[in-house]
Amino acid sequence: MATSAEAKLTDGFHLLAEALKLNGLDTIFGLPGIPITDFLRLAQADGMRVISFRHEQNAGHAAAAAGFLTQKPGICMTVSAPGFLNGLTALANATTNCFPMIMISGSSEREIVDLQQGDYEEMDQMAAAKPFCKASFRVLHVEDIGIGVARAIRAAVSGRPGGVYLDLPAKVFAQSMEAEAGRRSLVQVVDAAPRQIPSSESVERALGLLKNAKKPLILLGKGAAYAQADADIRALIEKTGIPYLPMSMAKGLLPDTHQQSAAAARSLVLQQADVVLLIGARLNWLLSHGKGKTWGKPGSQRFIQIDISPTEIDSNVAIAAPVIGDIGSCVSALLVGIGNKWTAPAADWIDAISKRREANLTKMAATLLKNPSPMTFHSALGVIRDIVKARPDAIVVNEGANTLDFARSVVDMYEPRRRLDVGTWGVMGIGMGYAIGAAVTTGKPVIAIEGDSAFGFSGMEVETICRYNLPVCIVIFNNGGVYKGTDTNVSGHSDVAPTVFVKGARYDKMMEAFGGVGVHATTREELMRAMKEAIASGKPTLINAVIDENDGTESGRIGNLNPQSATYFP
Ligand SMILES: Nc1ncnc2c1ncn2[C@@H]1O[C@H](COP(=O)(O)OP(=O)(O)O)[C@@H](O)[C@H]1O
Ligand SMILES: Cc1ncc(Cc2csc(CCOP(=O)(O)OP(=O)(O)O)c2C)c(N)n1
Repeated sequence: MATSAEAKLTDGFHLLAEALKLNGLDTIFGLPGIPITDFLRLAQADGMRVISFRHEQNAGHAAAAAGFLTQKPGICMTVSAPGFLNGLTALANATTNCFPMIMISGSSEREIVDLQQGDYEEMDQMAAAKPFCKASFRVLHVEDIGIGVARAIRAAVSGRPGGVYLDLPAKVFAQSMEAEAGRRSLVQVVDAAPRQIPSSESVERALGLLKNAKKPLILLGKGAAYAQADADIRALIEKTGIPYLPMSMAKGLLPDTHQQSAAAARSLVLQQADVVLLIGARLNWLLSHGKGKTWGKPGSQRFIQIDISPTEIDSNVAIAAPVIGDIGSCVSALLVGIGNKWTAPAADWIDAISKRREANLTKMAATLLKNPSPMTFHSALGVIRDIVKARPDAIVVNEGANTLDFARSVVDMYEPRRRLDVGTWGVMGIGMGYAIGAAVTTGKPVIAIEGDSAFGFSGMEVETICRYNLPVCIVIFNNGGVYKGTDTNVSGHSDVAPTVFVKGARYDKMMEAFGGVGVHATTREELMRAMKEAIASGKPTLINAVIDENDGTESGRIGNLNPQSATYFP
């Protein structure tokens, strides 16, 4: 431990760094400023990686991505008040997506804040954070830093993972204490995310339902990806022969080309399955709340749900067989219960799915073969599909509307935890933060598939990507606007329409401005060449892929969520 030699003292700066390192947390995603700048310098000097961003939201998204990929809480650090608020969206998004991350913010002196006497960046941050995260703590005494960090870690990863806020008033950093006492105050967390074993009754109940199903379906959510129970999940699917449907961030748990994948027959299986086993997936808006025209007739389907959160059960529809526990323990218990005797689903169910899947894949293949000029979403995504097939270890980050919806079905994934996208909240702006978090955490090539509007939310981090020379290849689907580039201002005023961007924008020049590789691609061949070079070189690259401004639809596949005016018809 770094201490003040003459007086054998330590202080809050050193204890915070030691507490993080003691718990295997060696990377900080943050943005310097009062009161954390010197801490970031000290942490770096102490051997920690400090990745410094241009906006705190992106640092927070990077920390959340690191949490999802590693099961250890990603660490985000911000300055007080405005910096804290900038990070709050990422903290809330991490909590919504069940990604473990800890946001540590410097804050103003309690005495002044509590008397509202107008401190520099005055805000009661611990209170402000509470509604948006799993837990919110504040440390007021240097000797409590160890326990504060330990509590934050356990809150972030135990049970349903999520975001945690840890508030450190400026003066706590500077408080000193005797070095040996400081060392003793540190806490190494034991078994932060304990296994939660399902009851044998719940497992038997679930197996009873599954065994008697005529048209079973397994639905894999991002919780199944996060759980890192990859082999058992694959064994459960292959041993039972049950078709499976991966949600977007569960893609790759089994290769998307797997013969039991029902992704290309999604509407058929959701409507016709009679028993649905949910593994780490919520029946929220992404699954039409488990009811309505997406699903079968009311009462015709029964659900089994594996989740670590007992209160998730019955959230939208009645769950006939809840199995509460961590996915690893639950799936292994199911496998034990299945043993070696299992009757595969009826051939007519499997055949119906295969027929629908083949028909849809054939239709898609025909679309992907087209080579129009300018490129369309599909013709450009056909290139990326081939690139990822050749580099299945690459991590795909994806945001936008059409760019998101089409990429989800066109770009196959082959390995677990290789796709990071807008997730449960559909939040734009995760792109560069997730890309940086993934590149720093894994060292793998990252391909960021970005709508041009979506990229705009975090585009300044191109400089961060160049500064750390990260292997990130950004492909911007530049169709000249939000959703499309064809909107018009009907008022007759000279202002452009609300969803239209500068025509012929050259985002590639942004990357060149910071020393990276910028490419302007107007054809599939140019896009393919640029992506291959980017992956091979590992150089920060931004490809400005020109997409037909007429291609796509407003809000992609969720246009129905837009309220319709009775009097205004765009
Ligand atoms: N290790 C785990 N064990 C069990 N359940 C988990 C685990 N990690 C996350 N979960 C659960 O997984 C679910 C993830 O659901 P969701 O985010 O809706 O996935 P998707 O959007 O992919 O369907 C959450 O309800 C969460 O409680
Ligand atoms: C923080 C936040 N603010 C706004 C929005 C609303 C929105 C949803 S999708 C989208 C961008 C669509 O344009 P893009 O060009 O990226 O997509 P594409 O159709 O593929 O060309 C916006 C602005 C969301 N979801 N989050």
